[in-house]
Amino acid sequence: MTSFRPDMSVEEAISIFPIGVNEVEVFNESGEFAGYLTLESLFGAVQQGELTKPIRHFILTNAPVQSLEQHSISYSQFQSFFQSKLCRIVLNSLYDGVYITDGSGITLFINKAYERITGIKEEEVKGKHMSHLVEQGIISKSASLETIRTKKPVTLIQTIRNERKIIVSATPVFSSSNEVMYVVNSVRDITELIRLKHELDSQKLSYQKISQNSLFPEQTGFQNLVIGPSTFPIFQLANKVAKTDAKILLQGETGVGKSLIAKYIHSRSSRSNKIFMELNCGAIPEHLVEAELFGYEPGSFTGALREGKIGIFEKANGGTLFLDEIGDLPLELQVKLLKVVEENRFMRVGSTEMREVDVRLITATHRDLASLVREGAFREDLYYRLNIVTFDVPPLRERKEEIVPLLEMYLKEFNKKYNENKKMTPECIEWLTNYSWPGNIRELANLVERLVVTTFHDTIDVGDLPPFIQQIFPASKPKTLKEAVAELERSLIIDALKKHGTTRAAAKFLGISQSAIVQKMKKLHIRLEN
Ligand SMILES: Nc1ncnc2c1ncn2[C@@H]1O[C@H](COP(=O)(O)OP(=O)(O)OP(=O)(O)O)[C@@H](O)[C@H]1O
Repeated sequence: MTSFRPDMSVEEAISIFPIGVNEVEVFNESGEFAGYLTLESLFGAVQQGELTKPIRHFILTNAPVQSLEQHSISYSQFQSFFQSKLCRIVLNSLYDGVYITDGSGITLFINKAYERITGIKEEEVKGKHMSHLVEQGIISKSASLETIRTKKPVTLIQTIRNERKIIVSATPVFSSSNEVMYVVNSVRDITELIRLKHELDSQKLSYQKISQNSLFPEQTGFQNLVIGPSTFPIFQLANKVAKTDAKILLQGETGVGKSLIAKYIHSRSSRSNKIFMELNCGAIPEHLVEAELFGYEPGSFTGALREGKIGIFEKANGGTLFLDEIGDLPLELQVKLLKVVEENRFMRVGSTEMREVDVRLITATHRDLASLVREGAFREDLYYRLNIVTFDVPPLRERKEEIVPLLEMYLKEFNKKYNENKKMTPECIEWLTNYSWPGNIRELANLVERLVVTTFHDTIDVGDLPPFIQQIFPASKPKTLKEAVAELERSLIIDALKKHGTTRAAAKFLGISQSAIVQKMKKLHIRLEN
């Protein structure tokens, strides 16, 4: 018989868990008894996405108790209950699959969730004996037959048509004469969670490989970067052109990392010990852009400082100047910029004296400069001068492989900042991977910070995501009755605590005792200090 060791992974344990038993004994290396591993706790581990964690985290030291209820409800009473409309409505509203057989193993009913999870239709199995379904290869083994044989509840892992893996828990319903009248199987899907976990693991792996690359040695100060397969070539080229003074144009949506790439180029250039200056041409009023860029002489226009002002070109002398939103630069200033680009010379506003500067220019835009040129809104000569090297930085929705590492990186950062220990469920991560992130990495960082600060429990789940994300994935996860009730309880308790301040006052408002509210808060992970 296979032995279970505490350091074995959850996934390994699932694959060798014997049929027909609810729990196994776990022994450590020296042969000492370490505890019991139940299918229920294994399933809990799978739900938390902990497939690679050692089973020692999930073993119980005391033997699990199984209680079997016996009752005096007759066969015909059950028969009419199972055939009733009410029974169908209730069972079809559950998120978990339900499969009911009679005491001989003949299929009586399957609910909609079972059809969804397994792809098996009711007409395929209704009236058929479980052994027939096993013979036909529809299911790998039958929990119902095991239960009928042993007269005990059975939990096992079943394969459907050699593909999907599900966990089936079969519970016998006894007659007053202790015969098995029915078997009620509850069914949960694990293939999806296993697939998700593997996907996350492989994404993490490729990210680690890339981030350990020599392009990012510790001393660059860029160790908190996520570089996926589609941005790796960008950083590789940035690293190469950093050594030259070639003009660089960065194109991409807001929040994709243009400013960060500009800083990276500066940090890898011979100017790295000189200044890096940044100006967003779209963020300052048009009539002030010239003065900001080139400075002005004393009293050169109304509202100007008496002593005059140094422009950003002069401030950046010797270093790198990053001009963001260059597409917003007024046409008349484009001529002046062209002069600096071509001759490294310019005049302050109100001056006739030419000043020389030595600046490495990097520009960026979220607009399509080529089409601005065609429309006559951007000078063609300047356009060709600025984009000796062009980087098209893709939006986050086109670099999906970076989303998981970014989520992890920001979770770590904000957990540290706010002294928290939050993690995300695999399902939550999957939703966020499929979200389109119009605000790109800036939006992602902002959302993670908000979730870390505002959630009350350590595990962030899809229910914690903002409504605009939840609306995109409306039907992806119907709730079980238990989950819906817990969610409602949670929000009622939080509202009452917010309104009334203390557990005593909130309990009074909700019409329950103080100890009941404290117990519920514990169960629902609600903390008063939050
Ligand atoms: N590869 C990356 N890894 C980790 N964080 C990143 C990465 N790229 C960008 N960020 C972070 O995302 C945020 C937005 O980046 P950045 O300001 O460079 O974008 P941008 O394209 O210049 O935006 P905008 O056009 O609005 O100025 C910053 O907090 C930055 O640190």
